[in-house]
Amino acid sequence: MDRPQETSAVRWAMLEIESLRVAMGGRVLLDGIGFSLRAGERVCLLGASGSGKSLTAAAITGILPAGFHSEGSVRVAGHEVLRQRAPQRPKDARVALVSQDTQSALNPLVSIGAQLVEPLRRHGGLGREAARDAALALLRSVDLPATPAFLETSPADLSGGQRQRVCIALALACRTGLIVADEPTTALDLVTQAKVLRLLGERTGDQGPALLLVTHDLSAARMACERVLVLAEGRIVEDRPMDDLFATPRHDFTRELVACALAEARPFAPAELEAA
Ligand SMILES: Nc1ncnc2c1ncn2[C@@H]1O[C@H](COP(=O)(O)OP(=O)(O)OP(=O)(O)O)[C@@H](O)[C@H]1O
Repeated sequence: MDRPQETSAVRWAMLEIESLRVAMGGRVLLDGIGFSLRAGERVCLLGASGSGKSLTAAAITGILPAGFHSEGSVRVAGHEVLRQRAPQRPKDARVALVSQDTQSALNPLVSIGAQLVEPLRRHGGLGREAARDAALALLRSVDLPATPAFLETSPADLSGGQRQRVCIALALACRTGLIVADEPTTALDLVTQAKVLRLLGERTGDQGPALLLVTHDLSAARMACERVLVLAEGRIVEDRPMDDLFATPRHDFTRELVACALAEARPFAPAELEAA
């Protein structure tokens, strides 16, 4: 998407959240959430199970389930979207979602090619042949075979890691300025996780869409993001550059996470990554 001209001092905000509060049946689940993402920034939303990560992601992507009461402000590319469902949002305020459940995200009855071509035609305005060429280019960009035979493949014939790469390609095909990835690698083995996270980091950022990576795994976050928001009991308790967070974690939860991440740290050998 086109970005307004940026000055060197101030970069345009892709996502701005202020005083976000979400409640269900009188129970406040998110309170006073506020943060913003610059165009092309890669940020991780980190928190323990039940801290409110998925609800925050749902408020941003426009899929909060019925029955939740929301207040505050969520602006995407300058548009207020908090109470707008995903399909009703203005074109440049759409947010692509990559989720953990690739089986549900992809239709098993429709070939990979047809699923990629559809958003390229709808959101990119491409004709049939141009969309097919763009689909092949997207497959190449996520390290999948860019061949006519692969376009005809069914999602059921792919591994979990390959399906997640297709889902990343689909998110890129929607040409949004922001991708929210909610625990995108939880279902994958450790080596495939590392490859998919690096890919997600490489395909977003300065030359692509901004990324909000939702995870409970600090080691995973470090592979794709340069800034971390820590969520605890429905509130943001830290908002720091990744390296600062590792050097001086402030919140108790963050200190525990950093200790675990450093204890587990084991660089993947290139041969392991190639083999996955
Ligand atoms: N449909 C729902 N009805 C009632 N409460 C809900 C619902 N969905 C989430 N909650 C509550 O909201 C809080 C935050 O849930 P959320 O799913 O955002 O947490 P999370 O950080 O994503 O956790 P996890 O990592 O386990 O997915 C939790 O206390 C949860 O029980």
